[in-house]
Amino acid sequence: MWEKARWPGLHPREGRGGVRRPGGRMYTLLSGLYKYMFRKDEYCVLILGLDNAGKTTFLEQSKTRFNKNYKAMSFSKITTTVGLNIGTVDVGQARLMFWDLGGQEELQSLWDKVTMPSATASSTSSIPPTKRDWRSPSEPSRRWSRAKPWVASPSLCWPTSRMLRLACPSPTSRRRSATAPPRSADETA
Ligand SMILES: Nc1nc2c(ncn2[C@@H]2O[C@H](COP(=O)(O)OP(=O)(O)OP(=O)(O)O)[C@@H](O)[C@H]2O)c(=O)[nH]1
Ligand SMILES: [Mg+2]
Repeated sequence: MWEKARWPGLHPREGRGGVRRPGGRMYTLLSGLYKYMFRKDEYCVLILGLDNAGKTTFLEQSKTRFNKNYKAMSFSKITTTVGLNIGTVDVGQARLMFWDLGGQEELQSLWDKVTMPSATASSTSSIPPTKRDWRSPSEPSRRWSRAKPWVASPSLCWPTSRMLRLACPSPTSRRRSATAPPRSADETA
């Protein structure tokens, strides 16, 4: 009896009681096609850097520039990040999910504990800590190296102008820190 009810070529176990449901197949086909046409590739981007480096400002600028309906917030209202900020930016066919971690020294211990949903890509805007702090260069760089596996490609580094200045201070624009160790003979030469 059921032989008549089922569609030709369909295995008896397929569908409920061997009866094919053409609507279900069509739905699967169409939804697959829709996803294929309109799905965006998603990337997670981790922004790491010392405090006041400009990470949150960079995130806000990106959101303002690429998200059409995003209401830009005044940059003067951006305060130091406690914990992390998450922001999504759509660029063409890609969806970037930024994770902006607070860079204060107390928060740097969280850097290596962050687990992103999928580590397809990551970005850093960190400067070499040795340039920033003469007294304790080792600890931030150790934390940084623990977070290094996130980095998929060095081409994803976006240093801001402020970071570049901190990383490469010109002798005239930045005075030498009073706490810095005395200059060696090599440096003064
Ligand atoms: N001149 C200049 N100032 C910047 C730039 N980016 C950020 N700033 C300023 O630097 C200060 C710190 O910026 P934030 O974006 O809060 O820095 P952050 O890296 O998120 O700091 P934490 O949240 O503490 O880790 C703010 O006063 C910004 O206006 C830049 O490219 N140029
Ligand atoms: Mg911040």
